[in-house]
Amino acid sequence: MHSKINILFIINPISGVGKKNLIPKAIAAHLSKEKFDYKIEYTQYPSHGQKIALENKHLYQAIVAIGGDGTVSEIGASLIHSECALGIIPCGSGNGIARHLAIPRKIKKAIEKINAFNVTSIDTGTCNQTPFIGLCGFGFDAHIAEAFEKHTKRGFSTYIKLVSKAYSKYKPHHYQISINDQEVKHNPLLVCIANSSQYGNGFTISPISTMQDGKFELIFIARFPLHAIPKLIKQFFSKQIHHSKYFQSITFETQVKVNITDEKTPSFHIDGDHKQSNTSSFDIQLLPKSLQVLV
Ligand SMILES: Nc1ncnc2c1ncn2[C@@H]1O[C@H](COP(=O)(O)OP(=O)(O)OP(=O)(O)O)[C@@H](O)[C@H]1O
Repeated sequence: MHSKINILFIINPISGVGKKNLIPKAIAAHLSKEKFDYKIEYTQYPSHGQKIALENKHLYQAIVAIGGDGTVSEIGASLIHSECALGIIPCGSGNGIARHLAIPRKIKKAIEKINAFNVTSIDTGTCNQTPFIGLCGFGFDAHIAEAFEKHTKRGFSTYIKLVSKAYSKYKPHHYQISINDQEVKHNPLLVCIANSSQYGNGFTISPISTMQDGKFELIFIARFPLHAIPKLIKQFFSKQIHHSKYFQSITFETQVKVNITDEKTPSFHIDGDHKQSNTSSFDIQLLPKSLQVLV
């Protein structure tokens, strides 16, 4: 007789806007009892998911993040270079990583994907040793991540409000960016390092990125006039932003150095979660096929 697969579910109770109290029932109803033994834990504070995953990864064949990109990122970070696979039940505000991986947003369907237990490996990256799964970035997107963190209400509408309020006041930073010591560009509105394609809700910053190609895209979005916004929004949501004159991308397989020259302690974001840095230089590394995921 085959032994059962041990699986741990970690629920972030504050992610997104949907209620999480129905999730344990949905797991009990739809997860295959023949195939799995499972346990459910809840995060109690930011980065708790990372700690729970680190302590438990040797005991489980998969750990499922139930939340948004922040939750996926924290739990995924602990599973890099381990045998334990990362699963996702998307319950966040944007769910960029889950959407990129085509994980269904209906809880029952997402659990059925887990039942199938298809494991594949994806690339991940680090920014000054902090792992990221989908995107990391500097400039306007990090600024929005910071505003989102301080805001009391989550959800997609909050992102829209914050972006419209912040754009005209935002002053782009000066950057020195190099790939293998070759300088490439300075002072765009934002600099994004893309393993996956989107921030969430279909807002696609890097249409050509896939998480299994051993490559990252370094994306620059230039500052644009207000009249360009309707067309840009259309291009972001229709995965056509790479045709915009405000878009530039460079594909790289090795390492990128980003220096922010006008701020001593700039902020950045890791999978949409704002981080404050104690240095103005950043080293981005690619970790090919470093994370097992259930897709
Ligand atoms: N119990 C908790 N109390 C407060 N914060 C928590 C708790 N558990 C986890 N967190 C933090 O909540 C943050 C937000 O979670 P997450 O990113 O999953 O949701 P979201 O921001 O609504 O969705 P998305 O990232 O997809 O837009 C995470 O960065 C995590 O560190």
